[in-house]
Amino acid sequence: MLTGIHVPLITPFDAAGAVAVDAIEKLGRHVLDEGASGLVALGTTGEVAALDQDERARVIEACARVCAEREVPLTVGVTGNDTRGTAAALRALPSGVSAALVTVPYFLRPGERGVIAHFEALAEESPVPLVIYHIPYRTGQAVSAATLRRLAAHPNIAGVKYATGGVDQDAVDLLGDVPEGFAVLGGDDAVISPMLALGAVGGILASAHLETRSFADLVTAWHTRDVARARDLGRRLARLSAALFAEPNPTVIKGVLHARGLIPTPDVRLPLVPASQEAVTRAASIRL
Ligand SMILES: O=C(O)C1=N[C@H](C(=O)O)C[C@H](O)C1
Repeated sequence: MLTGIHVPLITPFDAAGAVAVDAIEKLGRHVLDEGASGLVALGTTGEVAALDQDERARVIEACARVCAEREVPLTVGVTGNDTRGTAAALRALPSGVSAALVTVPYFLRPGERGVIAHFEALAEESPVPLVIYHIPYRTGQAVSAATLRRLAAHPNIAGVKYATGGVDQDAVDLLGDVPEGFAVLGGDDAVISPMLALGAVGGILASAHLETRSFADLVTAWHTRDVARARDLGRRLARLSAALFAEPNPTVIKGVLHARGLIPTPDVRLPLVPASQEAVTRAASIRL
């Protein structure tokens, strides 16, 4: 089961605008050294929509090298809103991938019966377990706790990255009775602490590029019932996440990582534009 903090790596670009493969490996090793339990390649944070097929393959290869070296899981984002194309992308995943983070079909709004049919069909074909990426403010599609429980019954559906923008009634319902072996991972950085308090087993969090150790400690604190430490850390980390998400993700995170010498440029690809200096300075100044 995926547990702990998994970092959805940003994709660094060099001064010429190309994917900086060395920087991916350096950053991957850095967050794993700081306590992350695994990496996620090609998430929203990795600007997957702005990468061509060849670049996507090189990002996966770089992350796979680091994960193999450290013997930790690599999850790869697979986004699509048609079942046939998404199944083909899953079948094409290279070796070295432990799980696929698959977005609820976006824009089309197929309804919950369609969501069930989509994931059950993909689960039958996928060479790796699926983690459902539920993010309705991006996809436009609701998914209830009942639907997630039904999908959890499939042996090739391993969990959900739950990112509904808050701790809603379905989160409380799902976490009140989590199906055996089904990993509920928080996907909204600012509310990771309450999600862990309710029983989430970890998170896929862009904010954890920074203060990775503290995010990992937050998981441990909730899981070992060290409530005083968990609350305190949770409050501080929520403040950091709010600053990192003050402008579209991952622009601020890239600005701070660049300011700390961890990536060669803070550049993002259009339609994202670089974060304002003010947002970067503010986020970089937050000390836990
Ligand atoms: O790429 C991801 O995975 C994440 N993306 C979210 C987003 O950009 O909305 C944020 C989350 O921290 C992880």
